[in-house]
Amino acid sequence: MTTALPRPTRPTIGSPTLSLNTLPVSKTRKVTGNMSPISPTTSAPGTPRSGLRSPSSSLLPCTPLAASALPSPRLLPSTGKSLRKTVSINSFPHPPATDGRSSSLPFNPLNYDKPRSRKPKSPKEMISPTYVPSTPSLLNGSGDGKSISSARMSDGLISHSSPPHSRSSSAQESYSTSATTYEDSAEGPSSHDPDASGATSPPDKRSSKSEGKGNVLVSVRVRPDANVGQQCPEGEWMVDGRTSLVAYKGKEGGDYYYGTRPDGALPLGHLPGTDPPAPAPAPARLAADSMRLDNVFATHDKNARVYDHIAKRLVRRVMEGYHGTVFAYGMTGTGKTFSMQGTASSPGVIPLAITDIFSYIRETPSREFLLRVSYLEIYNEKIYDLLSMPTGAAVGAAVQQEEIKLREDSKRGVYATPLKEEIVQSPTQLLRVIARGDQARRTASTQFNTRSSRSHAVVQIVVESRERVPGMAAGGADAKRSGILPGGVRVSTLSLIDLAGSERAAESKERRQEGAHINKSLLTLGTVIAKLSEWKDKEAKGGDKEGKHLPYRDSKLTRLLQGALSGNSLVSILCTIQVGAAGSAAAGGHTTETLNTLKFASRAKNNIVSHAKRAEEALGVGGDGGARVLLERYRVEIMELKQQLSMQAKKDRGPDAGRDDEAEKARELEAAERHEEQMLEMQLARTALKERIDHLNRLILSSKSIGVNTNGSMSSLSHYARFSQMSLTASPRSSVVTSNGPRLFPERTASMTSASSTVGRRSSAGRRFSADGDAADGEEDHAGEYGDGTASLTAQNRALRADLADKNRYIATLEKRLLHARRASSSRTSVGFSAGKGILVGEDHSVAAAMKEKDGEIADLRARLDDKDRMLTALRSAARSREVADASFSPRSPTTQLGFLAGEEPPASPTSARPGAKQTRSVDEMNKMLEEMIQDGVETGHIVRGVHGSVRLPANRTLDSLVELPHGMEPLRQSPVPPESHEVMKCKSL
Ligand SMILES: Nc1ncnc2c1ncn2[C@@H]1O[C@H](COP(=O)(O)OP(=O)(O)OP(=O)(O)O)[C@@H](O)[C@H]1O
Repeated sequence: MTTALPRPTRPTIGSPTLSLNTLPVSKTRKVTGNMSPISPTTSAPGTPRSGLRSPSSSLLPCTPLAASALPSPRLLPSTGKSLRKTVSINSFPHPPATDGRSSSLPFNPLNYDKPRSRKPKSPKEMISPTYVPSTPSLLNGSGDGKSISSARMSDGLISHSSPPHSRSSSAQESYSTSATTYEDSAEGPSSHDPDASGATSPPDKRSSKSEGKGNVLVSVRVRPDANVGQQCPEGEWMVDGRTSLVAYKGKEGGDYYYGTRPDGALPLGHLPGTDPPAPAPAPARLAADSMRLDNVFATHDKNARVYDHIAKRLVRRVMEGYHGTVFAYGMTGTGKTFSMQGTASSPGVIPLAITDIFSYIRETPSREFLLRVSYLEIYNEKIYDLLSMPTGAAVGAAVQQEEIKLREDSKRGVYATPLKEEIVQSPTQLLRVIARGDQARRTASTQFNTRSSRSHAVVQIVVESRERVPGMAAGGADAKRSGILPGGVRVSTLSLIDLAGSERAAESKERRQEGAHINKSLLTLGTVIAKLSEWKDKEAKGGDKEGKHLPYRDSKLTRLLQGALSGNSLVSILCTIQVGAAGSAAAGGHTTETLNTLKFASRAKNNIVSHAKRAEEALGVGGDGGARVLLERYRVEIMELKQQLSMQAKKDRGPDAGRDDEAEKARELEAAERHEEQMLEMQLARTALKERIDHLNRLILSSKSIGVNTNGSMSSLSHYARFSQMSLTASPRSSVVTSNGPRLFPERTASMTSASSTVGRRSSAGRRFSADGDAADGEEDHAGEYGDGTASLTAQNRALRADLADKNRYIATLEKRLLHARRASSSRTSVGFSAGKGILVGEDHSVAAAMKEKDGEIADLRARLDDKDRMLTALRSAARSREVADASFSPRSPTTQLGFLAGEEPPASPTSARPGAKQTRSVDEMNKMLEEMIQDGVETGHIVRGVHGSVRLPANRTLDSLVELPHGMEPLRQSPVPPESHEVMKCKSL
C-alpha cells in the first residue's frame, strides 16, 4: 500500500525554543581538521548523494563458515574500508515489497510503501518454539510478565508474531520494524497499559516488583567485512546469532564466549537477578566475565531487526512514561552510526524509533502528547548544541556557541543547558530536525573510517503526555464548566546516543587530540560501569545510595549518562564489533579492541541495574519539574489566552460595539446636524429672500409714495424729486444690502429673478422712474394716490422704518447664522452660493472664511443701517419742515402744523420759537434746495423734467447714474454693488 506522509507542519504551539523547521539542505557532514569530505564516487550504488549511509553493496548476509573456509587476508582497512554515509532522514528507503529492507531506492518520507511484516521463510527455520530471555526486563518482555510469543529463526534470531493491532506502527509514516513485536493483547490499542509488568496484575504492584531489576539489554552486532563478501570472516571468531553467541578462540587471548555455549547447554556467565549458573564444563580459558548476551546480531542482520530487538520495546515504554536510553558503543568503524542512523535503504534505530513514537501516538487516542527534541554532541569534552549550529558553516570553522553546561536537579536529573529544544508534530518534522543536527555533527576521516564520528551525539526526545478527557481537550470550555481538569502530565525522555568510537592513536595531532578525549570518556564510561557492581553492593548495604564514589563527573559523557547508568532509565546497549579471519585487516590488531568491547558489554549487562519507574505525572506547572511540562504550561496558557480572547471579544462587542454604535450615532447625528444646518441655511436663505422681496416691494411702494406729485407745486415736485432721488439712491443701497445676500444666498438667483419680475410687474403697475421715460404714465401715477404729498412723506417714513426693521431682522438672521456656523466644529457642509448656479450643498468652505464674510456683511449692514438712520432723520426733518410750511400756508391744518409723526420726537422748543418766520424760511430753503437739486439733475442730464413738473430718469440712464448725487447732496456710504443688484435695479427700473 502506498501511503503518503503528511507534510511537516509547523508547531502550532510556541515554545521558547521552538524554531522553524528547515529542510535538510546538504547531507554532507561538517568535517573537522584535515578530514576529507566524502567523495560521491565512494558512495555505494543507489545511495543518494545526500550523503546517506548505505550498506556496501558487497555486504550480503553470510553464513557462518568454518575457519578453514575463510577467505584470504584482505586489503588494509584504510584502503578497503567501506564508506560511511550519513543517513538522510528524508530519503529513507521505500521498504521493498518483498522483505521491506533491501531497496536501494532513496527513501521518500512523503510517499513510500507500507512495509510488510517479515514472515518466517519456512517452517523449517523455526527451530525453537519458544525463547524466553533469561534476564527479566521491561525491554525483553519477561520482566513485565508478559508472554512473548517468539520463534527462533534458523539464523538464531527471535521472531515474534505480531498481534493484529500492533502493525499500525507500520501504517502511514511508519517503517516496518516487525521482526519482533510483543503481545499486548490484554491492552487495547487505545489502552496501552503503562504498567510494564503485565495486564493481569495490578499495575503498580507488579511494576514495582519488575521495575526493580534487570532492565538493561545488551546486544552485540557484528559488522560485516566489506572485503570478504558474503562469507563470514570470523576465523578465530565464532558468531552465532541463533544462540546469541560470540566466541573467540584465539591463540593468544584464550577463549571467550559471550552468549550461550556452543553446545547449547547453559548460558555462560552470570545473570543478574538469577542464581549463578551451575559450573559449566566451560572451556579451559573461559573468560571470567563471559556471560549471556541479550542479542547477537550477525553480519547479515539488518537494521530493522536490530531495532526490533534492542529498541522497539524500549521506545514503547518511553511512550508509556519511562525514561529510556539506547546507545551504541564500539570501536571506530564498526557500525555504531550505521546502526543508530541507518541508511536510505536500511533506516536505523533513530528513524525507526521516531516512526514507532508517532505510531504509538496514533494508536493512543486516549492521551494527548507533546514531543520536543534536542540534539547535542560532546566534542573534545565540550557540549555543542547541534540544533543551534549555523547551517552551512565552513568546514572546520570554529563554532561560536554559548557554553552549554550540565546541571542537575532532583526531577530532571542531569541535563544540558541552554539547549535548544524543538517541538515536533510529525515524523518527517522530527526526522528533519535530526538530519539538521547530523549535518552539524563533527566527522573526520580516520584510518578506519572515512567519515568517523568525532563526537558523542545525543538525541533526546522528550515525550509529554496526558490523559485526554473527552470533550475537554486542552482545558476547553467543557473542562472549565465541569470543573474537571485533565490528568497530570507524564514526562519521559528517550535518549538515542551514537558514541564516538574508541581508537588507537591517530597520525594527525587533531585526530589524536579528539581520540584522546573520546578514549578518555569511553574509559570513564567503562570505569563507571565497572564500578557499578561495587556500588550495587554498597547500595545493598545501605550506603552510597547516590553513587557518589562513581566517577560520573570525570567526563561529560558519563555525567550525561548518569541517570541512565544509575538505573533511572531503561537501557539498551548495542556493542558493535568487527571480526575477521586471522591475519585479516578486520582481525588484525583489532582483537584486543573487540574483546574490550565485549568485556564492556558483559560488564554493562552485569552491573547496570535499572530500577526505572514510570515518570510521575506532574500536576500543575509549579515546581522545577512542573515548569518544564510544556503540555501543562501550554494548556494553562491556552486557557488564559482563550479567556483573554473572550474578554477581548466581550470588550469588542461591548465598548467597541458601543463605539461602533456611537460612531454610527455620531454619523447619524452629524448627518442630521448637517441636514438641519442645510435646512436652516435654506430657511435662512428663504427668509432672507422673502425679506428682500418684501423689502423691494416696500421700496417700490415707497417709491410710489414719494413720487412727484403731479398735482402739487414745484415744491412738492422738488420735495418728491429730492426724496425720490434719495430714495432711489437708497434703493440701490437697499438693493445692495439685500444684494449682498446673493453672496450668501446665491440660490436666490432664480427667486431673485422671480422677485425682480415681481418687482418689475409691480413697477409696471406704478412705475415712477421708468427707464422708458414714459412721462405720461408717471404723471398719471403721481396724480393719483399721493396727491397731497403729506401722506407720502409719512408713508416714506413708515417704509423706511419697515426697511430698518427688515434690516434689523436680516442682521439678526445673519448673526444667528454666524453663531450657528461658529458652533459647527468643522466646515462640513455649507450652502455655497455661486452666481448663476443653484444651491451647492456639500461644498466645503472654511468656517473662518465664512465667518469673516459674515462679519463683513454684518458690518456692512450696520453701516447701511446708519445710513438709513441718517436718511430717516433727514426725512423726519424734511417732513417737519414741510408740515411747518404747510401749517404756515394753510390754516386748515393747525393740528398738523405741530403734529409729529408717530414716534417722532417733538421739536426741541416749539413754543419758544417763532414758528411762522422760521418755518417759512426753512420751507423756502428746503424748496430752494430741492429745486436746485432737481435743476442740477436736469442740467446734468440725470433727471428729465416732465411736463407737469414731475421728474423722471432719462431714457438712456439707469438708476446707477443716480449714485452721482447732485452737488450739495450728502452722499451716502457706498457699498459694493454686486452684479445682481444692478440686475435688480434694472428690473426695478423697467
Ligand atoms: N552492519 C553493517 N552492514 C553494512 N555496512 C556496515 C555495517 N556496519 C557498518 N557498516 C559500514 O561501515 C562503515 C563504518 O560504519 P560507521 O560509520 O557506522 O562506524 P562507526 O562505528 O560509527 O565509526 P566511528 O566510531 O568512527 O564513527 C560505514 O561505511 C558503514 O556503512
